Amino acid sequence: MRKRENPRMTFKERLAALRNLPAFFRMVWQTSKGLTIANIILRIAQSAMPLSLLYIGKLIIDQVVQLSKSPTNHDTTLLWQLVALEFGLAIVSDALSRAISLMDSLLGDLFANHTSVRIMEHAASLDLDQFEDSEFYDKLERARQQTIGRTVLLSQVLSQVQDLITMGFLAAGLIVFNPWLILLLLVAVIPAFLNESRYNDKYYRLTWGQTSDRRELDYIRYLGASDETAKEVKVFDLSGFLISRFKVISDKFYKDKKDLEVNHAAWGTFFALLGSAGYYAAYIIIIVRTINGALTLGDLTFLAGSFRQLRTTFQGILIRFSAVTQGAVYLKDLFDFFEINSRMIRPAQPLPFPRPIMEGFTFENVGFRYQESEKWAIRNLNFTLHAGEKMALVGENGAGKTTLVKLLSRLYDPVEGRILLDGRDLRDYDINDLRLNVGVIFQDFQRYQMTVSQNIAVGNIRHADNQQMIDDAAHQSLAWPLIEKMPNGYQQMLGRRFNHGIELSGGEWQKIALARAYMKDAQLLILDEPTSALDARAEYNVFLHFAELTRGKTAVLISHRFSTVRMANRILVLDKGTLLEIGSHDELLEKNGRYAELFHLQAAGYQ
Ligand SMILES: Nc1ncnc2c1ncn2[C@@H]1O[C@H](COP(=O)(O)OP(=O)(O)OP(=O)(O)O)[C@@H](O)[C@H]1O
Repeated sequence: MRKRENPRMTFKERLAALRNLPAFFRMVWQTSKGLTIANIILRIAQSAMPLSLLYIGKLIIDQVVQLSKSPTNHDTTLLWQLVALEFGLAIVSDALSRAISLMDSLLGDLFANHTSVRIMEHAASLDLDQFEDSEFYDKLERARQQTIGRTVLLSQVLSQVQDLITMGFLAAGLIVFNPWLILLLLVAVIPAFLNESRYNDKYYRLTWGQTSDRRELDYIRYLGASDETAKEVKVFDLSGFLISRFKVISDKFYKDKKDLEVNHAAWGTFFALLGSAGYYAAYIIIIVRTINGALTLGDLTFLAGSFRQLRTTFQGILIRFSAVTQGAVYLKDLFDFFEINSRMIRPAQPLPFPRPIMEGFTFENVGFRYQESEKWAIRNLNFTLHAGEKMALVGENGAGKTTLVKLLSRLYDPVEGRILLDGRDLRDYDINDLRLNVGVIFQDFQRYQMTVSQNIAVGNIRHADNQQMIDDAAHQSLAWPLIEKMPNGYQQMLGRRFNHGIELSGGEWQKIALARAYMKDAQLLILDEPTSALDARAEYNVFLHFAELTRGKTAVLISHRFSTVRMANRILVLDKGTLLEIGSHDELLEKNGRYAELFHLQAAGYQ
């Protein structure tokens, strides 16, 4: 595994992270234009409320003082009008707050869904080997994890804009009366802001450094409580082992976070005290000036109220600033993930897949090494898989058989040499067309917790609604007799995860998976250990039907069972990634090499 450094975020880098916000808002805008506009309008309206309420409050108090001072003037009309106005504004302000929360929540949910879909779409466009890289997984994980964080960021940024406008209004009011108070405010609030900034940095570094462990924690949680793993966890009595591993990691998380939280709380309290001291200093100045007659009682309440509100708003803005830059930094993880692109060569003018294949596939000195692996999985491979030929791949565990078929189906591209299809490099062909023409069933095929029908349709999901195709595929493979007996036939839910699902045996699953191979009219059929879980009779049936089912098609079979291997016209024997022997069953027996040795070894086991 590659070493990764925890990133340290300087203040400048935090500011730089704000550059991610425009792209973020483009994504928000794409999510829902209507909700975004409504949200902004409501927030602008709301930002004028605090100053308006405070000012009307001041006018009311001044009126009350005036009325109480002059016993002759009993005209209270203006006073009640002001009270009614304040009441009206208070109601509007409440309604606006609620509407804003509603907009935030709706927009946030839509945005989270929209982003999740984009992450899934992007992940689907990437290469298989990228999924096998742990660093890639960390990026994917960070991009995924932050879905909720981004929803929060959205309302934070919008609140920030709203508060900035509110602050502008309040500051304008305060400046008219006493500009020095503004200076006092800055002195009182800025240290708290710098403190928050420092701690946000620490939180980010902590979370960043924990990504890999967090994935392990999720994995252990899955192992410990999943229907797929429950059987082994029980028979091997793994729960204690898993729980103790879980505890080690989660306790470490807790401890690291606790230390940070405690420090954060202590410093936070200190700086909040500083803020309060600033407020009371301003309050005293206002009181003294009111006693001296420079300000009215209404001015006193207005100024004290404005100052208090300004301080809260300003503090909120500064603290949120850290959170917003924090969120913007996490956004970078998302955009970083979107920037990872498939490395597979896709020609500008791809060739259509030949129909029919005329010559076949030629391996020219093909070599392949997995990422971060020193060892060649395949090396110096030269052979031709002729059009219409049925070829079996034989070799000991790890000889490179599965790797070879992954190259053939372009899940990977060769690191050395090239694979030609009808004389042209496989990379020149349209990859989607290639996928349609190559049907592969891997030995570790997925057992989808879906209906029988969907489990077969995954072989060609574009035709998921084509019951005729699904039915034909089931009849061609060995799946039909099995489906016939199921209580809900094709609509039978498989697996135990969902309601009324039934579990199948390993061989029964394999029969369903085999049906996938017949879902598309593939010209090249690749079956990796197609009969490994089948009983002798079922295997014999596959054997009987194989020639018929693959008529006109090219086929590659991987098997350790010689009864299955014999279905092929030619057999390619691999040894440590290189070609050892190639020929028909009889030729290879006659040659008396590795194939003959393995064949006799297996045959002896039956005697
Ligand atoms: N995703 C991977 N990343 C790194 N190395 C891999 C990966 N898959 C396979 N290998 C390595 O490549 C070599 C060939 O593996 P491959 O799966 O092609 O063998 P195989 O002949 O299909 O084996 P088996 O009969 O056990 O299925 C092995 O040494 C294996 O360790």
